[in-house]
Amino acid sequence: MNTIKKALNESAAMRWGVLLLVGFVLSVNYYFYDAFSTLKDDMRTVFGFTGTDYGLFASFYSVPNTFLLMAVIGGIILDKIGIRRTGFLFVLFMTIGAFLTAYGASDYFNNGGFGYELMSSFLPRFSPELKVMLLGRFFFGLGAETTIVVVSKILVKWFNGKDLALAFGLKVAFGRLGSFAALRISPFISNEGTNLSSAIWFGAILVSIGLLAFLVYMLFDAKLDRQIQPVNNASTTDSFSIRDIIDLLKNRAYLYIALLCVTFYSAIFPFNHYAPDFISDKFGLSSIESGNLTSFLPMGTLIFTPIFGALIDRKGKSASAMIFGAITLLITHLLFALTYTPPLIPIILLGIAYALVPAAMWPTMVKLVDENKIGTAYGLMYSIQNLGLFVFPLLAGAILDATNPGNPEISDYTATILMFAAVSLLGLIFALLLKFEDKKKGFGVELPLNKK
Ligand SMILES: NCCCC[C@H](N)C(=O)NCC(=O)O
Repeated sequence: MNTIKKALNESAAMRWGVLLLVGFVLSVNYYFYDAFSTLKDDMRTVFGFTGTDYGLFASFYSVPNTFLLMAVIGGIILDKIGIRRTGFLFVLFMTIGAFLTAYGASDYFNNGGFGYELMSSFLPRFSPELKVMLLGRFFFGLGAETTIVVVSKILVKWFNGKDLALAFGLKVAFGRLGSFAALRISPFISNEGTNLSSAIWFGAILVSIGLLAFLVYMLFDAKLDRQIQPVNNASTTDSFSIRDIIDLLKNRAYLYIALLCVTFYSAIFPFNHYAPDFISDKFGLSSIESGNLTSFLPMGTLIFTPIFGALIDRKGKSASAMIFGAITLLITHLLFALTYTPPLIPIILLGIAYALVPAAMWPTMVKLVDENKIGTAYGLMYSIQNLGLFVFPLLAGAILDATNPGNPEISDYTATILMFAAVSLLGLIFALLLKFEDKKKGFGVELPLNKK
């Protein structure tokens, strides 16, 4: 009888089970990130938020990751102290942030509850509820980004060489499932703002269930470490040196992929914060109708990202996929800004771009960076990306206010969307540069991932 015990990550059932657990953590992360886009108008009526206030709220997610470099520090901490301790800490931050945000929007706080007086005593330009919600968004962003880095490292740990791109595709799909649920459930609970606070509390409770799911994952992670560490003495943790960051930034292929990442996602995530309101204003739909329409975007990517991921595992062509996705994104924004094409068509195009580029971009990292530096590499990339996620919602809100004086109910988004088209064009340039660099240096970005 064969007594040699297989490590947990050798079992396909265990790998997919783990993906399910950490995927749930991602779903709640994205739920809370996107839950506010369909509430923009409700926050305008209930709290009097302007476009700039809303943009500031959306941007605050990125403040810790950009200005305090928390995503890269989180990645370094991850490579140093490991998945379990880092993951627990940052999922906890995410949960605290979600609860703070919900507290700031609660009736209890706004009727003079704990902290209301303090929050009213400074910066009178910003309302007390906005200030607490900004604080919550700050902690949520601090936890959420590093949580995604942690999940990426978990997937590399369990799936490297075994359908890694498919696993990354499914990881993205879990995120999109959260966004889809947010776009559907959030406006439904809020009910035109009559239950705005409940809609936000609901998201916070989901995030806390994500913390429980991560605790369960930690049990499997500990068991796998006990099995593989005696064999794999090149342990997955390593000491950090600033040289790692310098080396990464000196690698042009890494730099182009990071610049594609910041431009590509800056033309999508900040756009998504405004998409339901934009579609509702341009095409005369209610917030529930435009939320439903926008939700086709995460729904489509939920299905297509894993399919594209599986293709990339087997056929490769990651750089070409990124170029094609960047072109599609540019066309989408031009259609949105300059035409009255039925919105479902640009949404489908956006879905193709939004599935293709992430399916190719994230797993490509294993071609450029060693596994023991992968947390730092993803973290640095997220910190760079968060600069865009900070700047562009703010810029979009400012352009919106400047082109629509008086905070009207119906806004003209043309200039705002053209700004997103310009950012997409930059993304296309970086995707092309990546392909040229790969051709020159032979990283093998175009090769299938399943061939080692
Ligand atoms: N928490 C939601 C925002 C996710 C941003 C994250 N840095 C990211 O880039 N995720 C990749 C993706 O395709 O969703």
